[in-house]
Amino acid sequence: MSKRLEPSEIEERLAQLQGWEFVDNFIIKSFTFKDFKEAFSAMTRIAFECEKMNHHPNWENVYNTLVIKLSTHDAGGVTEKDFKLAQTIETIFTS
Ligand SMILES: C[C@H](O)[C@H](O)[C@H]1CNC2=NC(N)=NC(=O)C2=N1
Repeated sequence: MSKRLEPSEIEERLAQLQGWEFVDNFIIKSFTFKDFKEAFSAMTRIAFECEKMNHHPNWENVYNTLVIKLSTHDAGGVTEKDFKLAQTIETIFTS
């Protein structure tokens, strides 16, 4: 199992990612799309990657907005797996 990272390690890794922050034991980013269809389409693409990784986000979609919150439930905090998924999500948005 992945081990929970220390806040200082989390901040170090966040420096390599655009727009993610550490809040309440999650790494979080908010996205805004043109409309619901675009938001849900992005969620679908992300969902397939999550299934491959067996690692899943907490997220909230309201019409064209999506807030993604990542932590590793099994470890009770943020681990390398969350950074791997955050990186994958970034790749989806830039491809
Ligand atoms: C049984 C299954 O492998 C686990 O529950 C996986 C599934 N997806 C997961 N996703 C996240 N974010 N954290 C987990 O600890 C986790 N565990």
